[in-house]
Amino acid sequence: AKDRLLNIGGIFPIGGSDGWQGGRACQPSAMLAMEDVNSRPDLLPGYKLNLAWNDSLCEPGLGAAVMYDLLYNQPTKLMLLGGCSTVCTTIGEAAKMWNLVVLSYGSSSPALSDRQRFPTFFRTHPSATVHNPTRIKIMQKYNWSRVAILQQAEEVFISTVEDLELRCKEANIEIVTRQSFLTDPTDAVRNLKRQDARIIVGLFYVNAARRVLCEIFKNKLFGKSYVWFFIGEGWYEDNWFESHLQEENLNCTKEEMRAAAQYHLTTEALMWNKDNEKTISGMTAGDFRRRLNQALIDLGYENQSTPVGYQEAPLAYDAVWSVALALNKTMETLAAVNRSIEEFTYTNKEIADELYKAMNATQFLGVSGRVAFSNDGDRIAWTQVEQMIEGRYHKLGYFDVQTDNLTWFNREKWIGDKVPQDRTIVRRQL
Ligand SMILES: CC1(C)CO[C@@H](CC(=O)O)CN1
Repeated sequence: AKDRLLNIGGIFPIGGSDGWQGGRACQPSAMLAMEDVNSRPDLLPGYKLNLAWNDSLCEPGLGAAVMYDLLYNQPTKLMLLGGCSTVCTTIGEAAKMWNLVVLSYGSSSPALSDRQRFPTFFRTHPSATVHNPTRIKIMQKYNWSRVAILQQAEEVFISTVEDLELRCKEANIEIVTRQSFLTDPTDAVRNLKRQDARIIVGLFYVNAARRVLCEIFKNKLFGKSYVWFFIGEGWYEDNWFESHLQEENLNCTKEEMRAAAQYHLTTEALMWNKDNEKTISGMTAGDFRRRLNQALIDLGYENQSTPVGYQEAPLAYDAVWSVALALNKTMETLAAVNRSIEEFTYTNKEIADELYKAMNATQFLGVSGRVAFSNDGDRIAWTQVEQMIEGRYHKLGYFDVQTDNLTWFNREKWIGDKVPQDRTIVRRQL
């Protein structure tokens, strides 16, 4: 019987409106995984996994308070689940004082890939830098070796661009200009035109993206001589480019926005595995989607509206499985030397090291795809490339950075069927 408890703590961003309230779908998703791992006789024999959690509102201060509350109250927690980047930056740094592994299902900030600051941090949510090898791969596919960057001045995009610049240098791709803006992209976009930028990587949140798109239209920085890389749908909602135009005082019409958006490319991390492949829980991603939808309806979400965090729900489900598998592995390792996981305390470095090693070695097929961590604790994930064609995104292909393999469907469209060039071609008169 599973009559003894193994306790973990959880911090979910649910309330409030700042940042990402992804706990709304991720907390119910984590509970589905708790149910599933606890119904497996072969996992954590004799023990039941128990999750004590609270709401961080995606605020680092409150997230820290929730963490202290979890750690200063019995029972001892073996690991912590975290959400937003801002909260994980705080708890990820503090966790080492308690020798605790922190596993995040919802943080994209590249800053978290720093083992000096976050020695025990892991995440099933890929870093925003996961897009960069894909962007380079596409540039090489079309022989673009002269590109530009336009970014919003936010920490997540600043550190993503630093990684992109490194990779461009390694790939001999010249960055002709890097423009950034706080909220108004007018000058930055005008500078791109002045520098004759043709292939531009754009990094900004969705409301800034609408302002950029309108400036692109006004500066005629679209059409047969330009290609824009935007961030994919995990960050932007459907038809993001045609909505909120009035309320955000955009002086471009829907038609103008759609014209400027025509044929832009997007990259995004895959968070849902292929629908029909059986995963470690026995479910396919399709089965998981149906169970999650039902769980959300039981919680009062009417069935067409999906709460924030729905896209990332597989990451939370797989995070709980990662914890269960790591604890299971640690119990086996400790049993071999006549130790027990129940001896774990916040000052017991020896058992903490076993927990870290077990998490570091975790590998399985989850509903979010293959789960494995890099030495920095980063999620290794596939990415997908899409193109906006007549107002709808079309899948162009997938990229697996581990095997450097680009699966391409040859569906891309260009004006006049001619791939835009990265510079003006001067034809010498012979
Ligand atoms: C793809 C996105 C929306 C990026 O931000 C993550 C939240 C965060 O990094 O704080 C959640 N997933």
